[in-house]
Amino acid sequence: MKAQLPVTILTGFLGSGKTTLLKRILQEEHGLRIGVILNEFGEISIDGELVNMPEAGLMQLSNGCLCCTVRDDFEQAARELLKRTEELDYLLVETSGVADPRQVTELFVQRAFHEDLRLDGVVTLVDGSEYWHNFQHSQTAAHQISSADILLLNKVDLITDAERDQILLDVRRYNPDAPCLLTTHAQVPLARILDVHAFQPELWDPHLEAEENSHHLHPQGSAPLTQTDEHHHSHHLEEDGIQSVSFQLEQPLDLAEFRDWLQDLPDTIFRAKGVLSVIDEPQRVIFHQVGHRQTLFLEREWDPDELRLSKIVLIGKELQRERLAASLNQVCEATAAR
Ligand SMILES: Nc1nc2c(ncn2[C@@H]2O[C@H](COP(=O)(O)OP(=O)(O)OP(=O)(O)O)[C@@H](O)[C@H]2O)c(=O)[nH]1
Repeated sequence: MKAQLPVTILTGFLGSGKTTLLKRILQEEHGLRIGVILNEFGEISIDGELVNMPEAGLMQLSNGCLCCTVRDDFEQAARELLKRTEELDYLLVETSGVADPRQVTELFVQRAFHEDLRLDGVVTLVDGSEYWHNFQHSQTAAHQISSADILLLNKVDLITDAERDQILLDVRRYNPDAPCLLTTHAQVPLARILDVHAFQPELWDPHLEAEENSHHLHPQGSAPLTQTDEHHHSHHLEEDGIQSVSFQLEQPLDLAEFRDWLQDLPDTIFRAKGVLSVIDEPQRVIFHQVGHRQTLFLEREWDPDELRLSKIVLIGKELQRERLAASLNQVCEATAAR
């Protein structure tokens, strides 16, 4: 009989460190041939560009959420990869930061390919620096924690010990049992998260889980969790009201102008990321913004035959595409006037 391919789901709210963990796993010397299904909420894939792995093992599902809007695409991608199970030892699924992992788990437990795939565990990254903020924005943040078989409280370098302890206490209200490891840049021994047989299908019951959650107290400043039901998966994006807008620009940008633009984005945008073509700079510039924290770094030189295109993805609430496009246009005009 053919052995089942183990699968680990990497989930966690927007910007919590999922791609950081994925890259670490792919770079480590473990000898495993790993296939990846990568789901991004924005219509342009940024993570796919950053992961830097052979196309053959990577399936990208952009512009939607794995647990609802691109659910069918996910099944198709999993089936495609299954045709090549002989070539793979492990499958990693990185969900979008707004996915409800219960719906993804269901795909493995109840769908036809559960004979071929074995869900090893759901690993949820929790962003220590944006913990309370994320709860304010999304009920899904709580579901991501309650669904975890293993929790990584990430970005502990950005919080005090007292803040960490408060978060740990709160996390336990949503998930009393899963081991919770403290990490910086998702540095965790892989033996703690891969092939650990953490998921227990016989204990899995999405309805029970929803009921338990409805009794939980809600954290500081957040809206109380509503009772979930069988239909919640198709509405969770609407409930949270999270949207994305993306831009692609051919004109190289002035980095200082762009940084100012990024810094001045409205508070309702809580995740921004992308690849930039910068004036007088032969290398690609990668930028991340989570909350108000910005990171920019040089990645690699543009290939001679590569189109030098800036790709910018913004995720948040009440996004005003026209206004954002107009302000970005001003960055382009300021660059041209230099
Ligand atoms: N200071 C600090 N930064 C971190 C840590 N982990 C990740 N980051 C940074 O946080 C930003 C977002 O990390 P990603 O790994 O892209 O997060 P993600 O969960 O994949 O993001 P989405 O796919 O957009 O939901 C990047 O700038 C990372 O370098 C950490 O432990 N400490």
